[in-house]
Amino acid sequence: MATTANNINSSKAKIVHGDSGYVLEDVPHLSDYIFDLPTYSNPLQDNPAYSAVRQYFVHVDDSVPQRIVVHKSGPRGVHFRRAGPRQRVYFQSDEVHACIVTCGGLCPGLNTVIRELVCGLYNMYGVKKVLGIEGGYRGFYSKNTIPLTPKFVNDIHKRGGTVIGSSRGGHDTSKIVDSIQDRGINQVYIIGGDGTQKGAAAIYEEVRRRGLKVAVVGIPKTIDNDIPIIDKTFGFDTAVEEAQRAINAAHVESESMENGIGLVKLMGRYCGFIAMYATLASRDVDCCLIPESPFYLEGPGGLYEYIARCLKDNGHMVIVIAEGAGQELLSGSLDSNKQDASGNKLLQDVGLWISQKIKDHFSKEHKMTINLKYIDPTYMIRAIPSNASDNVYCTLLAQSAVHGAMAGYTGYTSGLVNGRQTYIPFYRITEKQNKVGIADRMWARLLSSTNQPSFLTAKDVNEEDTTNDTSELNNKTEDETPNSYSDPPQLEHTHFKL
Ligand SMILES: Nc1ncnc2c1ncn2[C@@H]1O[C@H](COP(=O)(O)OP(=O)(O)OP(=O)(O)O)[C@@H](O)[C@H]1O
Ligand SMILES: O=P(O)(O)OC[C@H]1O[C@](O)(CO)[C@@H](O)[C@@H]1O
Ligand SMILES: [Mg+2]
Repeated sequence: MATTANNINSSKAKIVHGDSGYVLEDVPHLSDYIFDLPTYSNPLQDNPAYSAVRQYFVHVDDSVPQRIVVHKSGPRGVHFRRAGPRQRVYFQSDEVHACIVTCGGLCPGLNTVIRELVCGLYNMYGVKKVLGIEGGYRGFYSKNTIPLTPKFVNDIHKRGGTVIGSSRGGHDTSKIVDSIQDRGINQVYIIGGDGTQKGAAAIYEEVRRRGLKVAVVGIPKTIDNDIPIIDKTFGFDTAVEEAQRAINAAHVESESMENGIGLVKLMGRYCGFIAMYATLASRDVDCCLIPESPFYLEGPGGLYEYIARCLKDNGHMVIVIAEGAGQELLSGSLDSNKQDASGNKLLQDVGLWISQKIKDHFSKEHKMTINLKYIDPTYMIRAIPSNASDNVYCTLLAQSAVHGAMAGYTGYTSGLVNGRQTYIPFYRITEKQNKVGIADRMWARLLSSTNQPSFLTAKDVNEEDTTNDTSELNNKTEDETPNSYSDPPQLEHTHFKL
């Protein structure tokens, strides 16, 4: 019988220091707070699909650097534990009772992740009890569960949405953990965005406080791509690809009319990744507006002046705007304090607003009739099945998540860092949102591709440099300040030579 540690309430960050400035930001393990847990040999070693693979098991010391651009004299910097199967596991196959929940907005690939979690548990580890929690967090205590088998999930990856449903709001930590305990669930797979991962961290803390042998695992999901540390979220590529169809339509419409303007609004509540990548991919876009880069309409260097120039030079133009862009310009005109059930700010429709502003300006100031076509493919880019590369990505994420839980790790998000699967502690995922760095090279590439004005003065760029920690926020670009590292709260430093 395993015994529980006295310090079950202490969920301090596990930081391990090594030579030459090496830092491992490790993830919690069930054995941190439950002592004497029995271990078992990993059933994968008898699995014909894996037994032939040399070095199939991940070495206990394998870790992945957060930053791969380094200077010769710089410290080795922060690393995360490499994901993958371990030789010893902390659950027997018939002991595992797993559940899967999806929360927040839809995203291409949700069903693929569900499918691969179920198939990974069944086929790799011989687990037979997997439950789907219906309708997001609130489903733990107010809805039915759905038994998930490989047969049930067989072709769900071909469909958009999530077969187990999702919701916003309704996170009640103690009711959720009561439900986990009552049902005898011991592996919880939670798929969702920044809000969901915060909820997962709260569940992990409560599970640990109660001393339960329950692995709590997050899988990052959001088409906005606003989750820090990881290379990108699944479904993002699919969304960018689907956005091309709307941009193409906007281009065809605008090209075919005198003074044609095609305006496309894309998702991105707080960040402009979808708009930026869709613009870079398309080449038909003349102006991309994102929340991180404030813009203005009137006067020299403003949007109206740029539109007038594009129409004069080319006769038409295409504008892509992220839904969160320019909200500060609209906020005076409408009630800006509304929130959704999760507490996310409800945005004004910047697409409709800017369409009207442009039409009014050109009819009044230039006595010109503008042919403006506003295309809003908002939900179309996220309600579709994932494309081929996202499907592969979802499979790797799900399998990594399963390997970690079986190996006894908990309190982590499974994520891709510099092309390698890793386990990242929840606090690193939830501490900030990822944003486009407008002082970074990727945004500069976009500006040089569209030739649009930056709408910025040198002073704005300097301020952005100091207020926005771009070294952290832009792990997705090559423009990183190598190995800068600031300690998270509550550190437990273990000096350790590796
Ligand atoms: N700080 C928090 N603590 C606990 N639960 C939270 C927290 N923030 C959000 N949640 C819960 O997480 C779930 C999803 O949150 P939210 O609606 O913000 O979506 P998300 O996970 O951020 O995904 P996306 O932004 O891609 O739609 C909701 O059920 C919400 O109640
Ligand atoms: O209308 P819903 O379902 O709340 O979702 C809209 C939001 O979800 C997201 O896709 C992800 O957070 C945002 O870009 C968007 O504002
Ligand atoms: Mg979110």
